[in-house]
Amino acid sequence: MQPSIEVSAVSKRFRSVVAVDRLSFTVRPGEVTGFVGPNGAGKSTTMRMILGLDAPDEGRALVNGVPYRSLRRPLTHVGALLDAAAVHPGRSARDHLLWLAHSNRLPRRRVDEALELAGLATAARRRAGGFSLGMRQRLGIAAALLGDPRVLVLDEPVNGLDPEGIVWIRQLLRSLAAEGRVVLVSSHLMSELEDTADHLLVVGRGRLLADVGVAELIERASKDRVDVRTEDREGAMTVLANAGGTVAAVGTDRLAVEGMPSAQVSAALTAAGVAFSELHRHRASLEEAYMELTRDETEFAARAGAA
Ligand SMILES: Nc1ncnc2c1ncn2[C@@H]1O[C@H](COP(=O)(O)OP(=O)(O)OP(=O)(O)O)[C@@H](O)[C@H]1O
Repeated sequence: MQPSIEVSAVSKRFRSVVAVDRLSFTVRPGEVTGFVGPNGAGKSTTMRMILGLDAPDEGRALVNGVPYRSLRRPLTHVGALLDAAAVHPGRSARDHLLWLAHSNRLPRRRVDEALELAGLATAARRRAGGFSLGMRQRLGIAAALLGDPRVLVLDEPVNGLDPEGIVWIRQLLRSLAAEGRVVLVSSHLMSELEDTADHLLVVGRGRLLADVGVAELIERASKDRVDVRTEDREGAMTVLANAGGTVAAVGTDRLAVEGMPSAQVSAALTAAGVAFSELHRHRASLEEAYMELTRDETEFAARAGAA
C-alpha cells in the first residue's frame, strides 16, 4: 500500500479560538509537501491531530489509512518532529534514541544509523541538555528517522539550524521524498521551502487556502510580467507605455512591464533604438507567489484589526 496522510473535514477549537476549520487534504508520497501559513494558522494543531496528540472535534485524520493511535509500533510507520526540546536533558542523545527504539522494538543498530543520518554520530554520548537548538533539532530528526518510516511529519524542522544545517535538511527531505515517502513539512517562511517543496498546502485562520504544486503557483504569480534592464530607463518607459505596456520602475536600472509578451517588448525597444542589457520573463519567488495568494487574507486581517 502507498503511504499517505489523509485529513478529512477536520476541525479543532480551543475555547473561543477556531484553530482548525473543516480542513481537508491528502499528502502524496514521492514529493516534499510544504505546510505553510502565518503564525497561528493552525499548522501545529493539524499536525498534532495527524499524530494522535490532539483529538479533532470533527472530521478525521488518517495515516496509512488508519488513525495514528491504532498503529502498532508507530515509529515504523510515522516519524515526527514536533517539539525539539522534548528530550530528557540528563540523557545522552544515544540513550534517548535507545529508549525510543526499545519502546518500538527496533534493533539497536537503527540508533547508530539514525545518529549517522542526522550528523550526530560524534555527539552521540553527550548529554542532550547541553545541546544547541540546532543539535536538538538534529536529534529530533534522528528520532523521526529511527523506525525508517514511510511517512514523515516535521514541524518547522529548519528552526535553529545554521546555513550548513539548512542545506543538509533540504537534501535530506528531497532524498526521503525521492525514496517514495510522504514528507509533510511546516514552515511560516516561504523562503525556507523554495527549492525544497514540490507541493504546498497553504492555510490561513485554520482553513485551506491552496493545495497547489509549487511550479504551478510560481507560474501563476509570474503573470505576464517582463523584466528589463536598461541604462535609458526614461526612454524605455516612454516607448513601452506607447506600445501599450503597463510599466513600473524597479530599483535603479530596471523596469517591470506587464501586458506585453517579451518578444513584443524586445521588438519595441529595438525599433526605437533603446539599448537594454537584460530582458526576460519574470519568475516570481515563492515568497511573492505566497504574498499574492494570501493578500486577501492579509487585507481581511488588517481590516478586522482596524475595526
Ligand atoms: N493548547 C491550546 N490551547 C489554546 N489555544 C491553542 C492551543 N493550541 C493552539 N491554540 C491556538 O490555535 C491557533 C492555531 O495555533 P497553531 O499553533 O496550530 O498554529 P501554527 O500555524 O502552528 O502557528 P505557528 O506558525 O506560530 O507555529 C492559535 O490561535 C493558537 O493560539
